[in-house]
Order: sequence, then C-alpha cells, then structure tokens
Amino acid sequence: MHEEKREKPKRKVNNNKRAPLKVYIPTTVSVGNLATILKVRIERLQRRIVDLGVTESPSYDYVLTTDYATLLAEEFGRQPVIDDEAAFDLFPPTPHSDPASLPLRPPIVTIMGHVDHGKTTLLDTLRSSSVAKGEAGGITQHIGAFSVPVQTASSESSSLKSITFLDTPGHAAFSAMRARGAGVTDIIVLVVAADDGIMPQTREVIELYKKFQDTVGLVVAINKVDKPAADVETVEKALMAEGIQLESYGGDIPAVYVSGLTGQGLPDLVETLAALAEMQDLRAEQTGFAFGEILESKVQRGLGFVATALISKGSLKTGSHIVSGLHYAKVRRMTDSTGKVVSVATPGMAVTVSGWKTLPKAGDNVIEGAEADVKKALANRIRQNEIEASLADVDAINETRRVERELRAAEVQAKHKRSSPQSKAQVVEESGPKELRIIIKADVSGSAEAVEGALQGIGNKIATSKVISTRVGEVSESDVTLAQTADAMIIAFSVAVPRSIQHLASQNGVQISSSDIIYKVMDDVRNRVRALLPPIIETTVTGEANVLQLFDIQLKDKSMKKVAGCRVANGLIEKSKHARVVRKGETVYEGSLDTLKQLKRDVTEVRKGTECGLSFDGFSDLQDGDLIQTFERIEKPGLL
Ligand SMILES: Nc1nc2c(ncn2[C@@H]2O[C@H](COP(=O)(O)OP(=O)(O)OP(=O)(O)O)[C@@H](O)[C@H]2O)c(=O)[nH]1
Repeated sequence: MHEEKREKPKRKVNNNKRAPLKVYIPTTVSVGNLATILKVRIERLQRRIVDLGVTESPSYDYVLTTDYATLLAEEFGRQPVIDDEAAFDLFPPTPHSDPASLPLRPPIVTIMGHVDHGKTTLLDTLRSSSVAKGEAGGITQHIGAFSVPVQTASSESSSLKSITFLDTPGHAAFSAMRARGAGVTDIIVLVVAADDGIMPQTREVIELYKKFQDTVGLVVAINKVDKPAADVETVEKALMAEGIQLESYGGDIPAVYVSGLTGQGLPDLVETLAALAEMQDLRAEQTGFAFGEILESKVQRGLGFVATALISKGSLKTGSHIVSGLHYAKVRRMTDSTGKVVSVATPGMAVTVSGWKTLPKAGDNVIEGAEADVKKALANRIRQNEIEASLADVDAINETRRVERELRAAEVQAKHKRSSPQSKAQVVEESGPKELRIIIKADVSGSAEAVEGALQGIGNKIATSKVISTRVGEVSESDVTLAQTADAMIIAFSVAVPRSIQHLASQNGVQISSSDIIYKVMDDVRNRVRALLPPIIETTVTGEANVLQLFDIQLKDKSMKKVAGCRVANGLIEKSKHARVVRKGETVYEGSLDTLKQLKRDVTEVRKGTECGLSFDGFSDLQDGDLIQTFERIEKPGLL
C-alpha cells in the first residue's frame, strides 16, 4: 500500500478558479530556496517531498532536480518555468557547517508579559542605563531594538559583550508584530508583577515559550518587588503550577526579582541573560555579506525612507548594496539606538539604515550582495511581483463584478418584494453584506497592521468593512487605480497624500480619508459603513383632520369629484405634505392632496380647529369618519 502511494503521487487539485501563478525556477534548487520561491512554509514543502518519496530527509540545503522542483511547484498550484536567469535571486544563508568555530554574538531578547506588569518601564530603565554607560550625550531613539553592555569577568575577546533587547510595542493591536518578534528571539523575559501574579497574557507567553522552547530560552522577571504588596513566593508557586520549572524549586528556568521603577535587580537580570546566552552558545559569522531582518520602517524627514535592520550574520557596511522584499538600498548612513553613526553593523546589532529607494516592510529579511547580483535579484523579484499583482488585479476586478451582479440581483428581487416591509433586509441578507472596501496606507508596518486589525469587519451582517490591501508609504497613483478598480476607499494613516494624488483621486471618484488618530479613523469607517445600511425611515404626523361629511363638486371640465368636509383636529394640514387616509386604525390610501379649500378658496394650509374641504389625487372612496393625516418622512442612517 505504501509503495503504491509512492509510485503515484496524488496530484493536488488546484481549487482556485484563477490561472496558476507563473514562477521561475533555476535548473537546480535547494529545498530552502524552493520554499522561498513558492512562498510556502518549508515544513509544508518538506512534508510533500517525503510524501512524493523524493527523499526521507529533505534538509534545508538538499538539492532538488529540475523534474522534482517542477512537480513540487505544480503540487502547490504554480506554473513553473525553468529559467536560470529569470529565477536568479538572493536567498537567506544556509546554516554554517561548523558553527562552533564562529565568534559569539549577542543574544536577542524580547520582553513579554501581561498588560501593566511593567514591560515598558523595564525596557525604559534598561535603555537609559545603556545610554548612560555608552556615549556621553547620546539620545535614545526608538528603533525597535537597543543594546545593553555586559560586564563579564572574562577578558577573552570572544566572550559576550552585550545583549540586544527588542523593543516592540506592547499594545494588543500590535500583537502580530510581537509574534514576529518571537521569530528572531533567543530569550524571552517573562515579566510578572509580584503584586498581581499570573494573568491571561502571562499564560499566552508561557504557551508561546512552550511552543518554541527547543530554540528559545526563558527568564522570569518578577517585577515591582519594591511594592509593599509584592508576594514573590505566591507568584513562583503559581508559575510552577503552570509548568514553569524554576531553578529555586529544582528546575532550570531562572527567576530574578526586579523593579523596573527603581532599577533594583536589573544588573542581576542582565547577568542572568548573559549566562543563559553563553549556555545557548549563540554564534554567527561576523564577516562577509550581511543578512538580517527589518524590525521597523518609516519615512523620516531629511533622511527619506529608513529601516531598522537587526543583523544576524555577516557585517553590514556603509556603501553596501542590500535588498529586502522589493526594496533596494545602497547603505548611505547607519545609526545605532543611541543615535550614534556607525560604519559597520555586526550580528546582534540593530541599526537604522538610510539610503532606501522605497520603503521596506517590517518582518521581511534583508540580504546583502554584490551590486550586480542585488540589482538582478531585485529586477527578478519586481517582475515576479508584477505577475502576482496582475493576478491579484484580476481577482479584485472579479470581486467587484461579483458584488455588482449581486447588488443588481438584489435590486430586481427588491422590486418584486417591495410591498413587504421586510423585503430590503431580506434581500441584503440573501446577497451577503454590503462592503465598504478599504485600502490602508500607513507610515510604518506596525501601525499598518494595527489599523488593519482595528478596521477589519466593522459593521454587522448587513453592511461591513473589508480591508483589501494594507501597505506602507504615502498614497500613490497605483493605490488610486486599485481603489477605482475594486471600488474601495483609501485610509491614509500618518502618511502624506501628495496634492497630485488628491487631484487624481477626486477626478476618479476615489475617497481618501487621512488621519493619524486611530479612534478617528474607526469612527469615520463606522459612519461610512452605517451609510451602507438601509436607512431607518421615521414618520412624523404633522396634521390630522376628521372627515365630517362628503359632498360632490363639479370641476371645470364638468366631471364630478368627491370632496371631504373636515375639521382639523391636530397640527397643521398642509397641501405640500404627504397625506394618508386612516380608516378604523388602518391606512387605506397614501398619496397627496389635490384640493385643499377653505370657504371655497384654495389654500396651502389649514390650522387646528378650522374646517376645510379636501380631496385626494387618485382616491375617491373617502368615507364619513375617516381620519386624514399629513406627515413627513425622514431618512436616517441605519444603526450599527
Ligand atoms: N511600584 C512599581 N511600579 C511599577 C514598576 N514597573 C512598572 N510600574 C508601574 O506599573 C504601571 C504599568 O507599567 P508599564 O511599564 O506601562 O507596563 P506595561 O507592561 O508596559 O504595560 P502595557 O504597555 O500597557 O502592556 C505604571 O504605572 C508603572 O509606573 C515597578 O517595578 N514598581
């Protein structure tokens, strides 16, 4: 049975209706690089390789033949084209064959914990102590990471000199960024307030650690020990109950007692981190082309596009050529977290790099290469991206057409059902919710994600918001084009909208809403979604008259007309308003008055307490005892 499975690999059916995505593949390609080319997780690709019986152990650098690479690409729904030139790219480095021979690098530490347990205070105190010990007059800058020096007893040049702390925002909306931070993290510091104990986010961090414990270390920082209510023992017992085996109880996870506020215990924390890092034996090549990850990116006045890169291999120098995603830079200037200009960045260092032609994205890797290679790789990536974008455009157009078709169908149905008061809501439910489609442009990728998280799905079953694209950078012509194609609006969050683009958008009927306050953006979107809801119609009766007697009058064309002699009981009967006839509590006719007379004179309004004669346009069945009402209808936006 097993044999059969190997001989005839089951070809996965591509369920997407659109054409498969064209990808360029080199004649020979490693498993790791193919995963990058196909944009699939390496574990998925490795499983598929084993399923197909190619090899039992497809390591990262296992080299695949053209046939297998082609087959695997098709398995993932791609249309492979073998072309060495078009497939040329710069890939993440393969692991070193003898890591023990390499120099030590600083550990990358992420501070996590429940809200208000003191992460920010701890980071601030650590950061300012690092500056005090560093350059005189240095100013701390928020760049996504900072470095704290380690005083070691050993004078060996290979010993650990510093620790790099990742300094990512703690707000829940930024959790995506934090989760990514865990990817580059060597050690997690779990902050637990000694007066509060284990809370939901403490447990989340414990879960995260358990998932990555083979590659990530843990130090518990029991914080706020300066507080009288601090109860370290209770916290420790609670941690043990969660499966965190603390050293003081015979386990191997160190706990330190600290106060971010007073600085108490911080040297102990740094020392504990250094000891754990030495045990982890974190080493990296300090020479050769650099490789790293973008932590943050933004547009900075005077410098243009800047991005913080956390270097994990090699050395990045001023003047080097780098590529990150679709973005290129010749490194113009590098500064560290104290604002000091540096000319070389080595593993474990985070540096802010300027010289980008366009803005790279947080979370993408950054790779250095020879100028010609970087430029060739970039050109190939841009071409591949265009292929993907044109497919995405087709999707966007199809989506717009689908919505239009459904709305048309809904209108036709609504016409049939108009007599029923529930018809509108029913129709909308049948065709799915109406959508306010949104394109987000933001200053940095962290805020772009936060804005997306805040705006996605505002509304209800009848009308809702849908983010169709989230990107960093100022609003551009292509955003306006996409918005027009997909019938979407643009949210510009903390980014400029050039005047020419404003003009283009208004010419094409594309709405752009700019703000740098998340709550304002949310309110704006909520109001726009409300406007998509069927309006609530409020009816206000403005006048009432009782029919006292009926008589026939002869019109100019000699025809007869039934006119009701009435007394106005309430308000004002106005000829211009809507009018209806109510008989035994039910509306029997709704229309407008065509005659309103007082003592044979035509009038436009009649007040309470006076008598009048009136008749309707198109209704001649008025009866003694009928109630005539005039009323106004006001449409109000629906409620969310
Ligand atoms: N007494 C005392 N108060 C502290 C200590 N650390 C933080 N605090 C206080 O606790 C509150 C929350 O601290 P933050 O540093 O903002 O906590 P956080 O975990 O970063 O909170 P979020 O950013 O909201 O997740 C603030 O009022 C701090 O002043 C400490 O060691 N001792």
